[in-house]
Amino acid sequence: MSDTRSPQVLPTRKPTQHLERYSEADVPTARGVLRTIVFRDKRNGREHVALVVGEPAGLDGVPVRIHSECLTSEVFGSLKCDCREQLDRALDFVTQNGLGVVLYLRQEGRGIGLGNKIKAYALQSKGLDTYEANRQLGFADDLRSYDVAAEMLRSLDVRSVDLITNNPLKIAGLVEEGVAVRRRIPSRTEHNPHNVDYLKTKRERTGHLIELFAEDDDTEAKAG
Ligand SMILES: Nc1nc2c(ncn2[C@@H]2O[C@H](COP(=O)(O)OP(=O)(O)OP(=O)(O)O)[C@@H](O)[C@H]2O)c(=O)[nH]1
Ligand SMILES: [Zn+2]
Repeated sequence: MSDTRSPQVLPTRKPTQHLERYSEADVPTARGVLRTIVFRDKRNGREHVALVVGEPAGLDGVPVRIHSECLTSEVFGSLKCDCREQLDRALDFVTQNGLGVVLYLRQEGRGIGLGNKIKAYALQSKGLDTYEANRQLGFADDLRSYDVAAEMLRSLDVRSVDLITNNPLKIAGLVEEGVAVRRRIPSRTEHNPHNVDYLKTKRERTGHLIELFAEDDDTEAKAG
């Protein structure tokens, strides 16, 4: 099942105010109605989305997925990563649970943007891994920040989260922004011949908590 963690509530930064809560409506989907709230970043016009199920305001331990945009897998069906499946599983989880939030952040390609991600893919086809390719293009491993996610959770009045993720750096980044993370819910997906190296690289380079093979611990339930 899920890891249990003590709540981590040690904000080290002053809360930011980059977002305008711009619009919201109920959107019907095959999984049920998603309350869809759009936040605009006043610095750059980027529109981030909160998909809300149930009434998370004032609650502790709200299941939350903070998902970074991945056009190639989510729209075009690319098999090079597992982002689409992670998004699907998270939406399954919150809708079946009747309570939860999926934050969809416009941080394509870990923040380098679509065009640069495709440049990185071209380098990967010559043998570089995802992080080496980023560095060859002059980028750090991961340009994402979690101040926006923290602001959205504050706006929704979520008191603490059960975060659906495999990425320990994401938990640390959120805690740094003042979000109370009560525990982690693993985000498990299937691997395929196209994404297995990408998943292994995440596990080796940034400590993603991913069980890939039969010899790995297989007792955790899928987050979906
Ligand atoms: N720069 C770069 N970004 C990639 C690549 N493959 C996928 N991405 C992006 O990576 C982001 C997803 O981040 P991941 O590191 O896979 O996962 P995570 O969000 O940190 O961790 P989880 O919460 O466990 O999913 C998406 O924005 C993808 O577009 C790649 O080869 N290069
Ligand atoms: Zn992806």
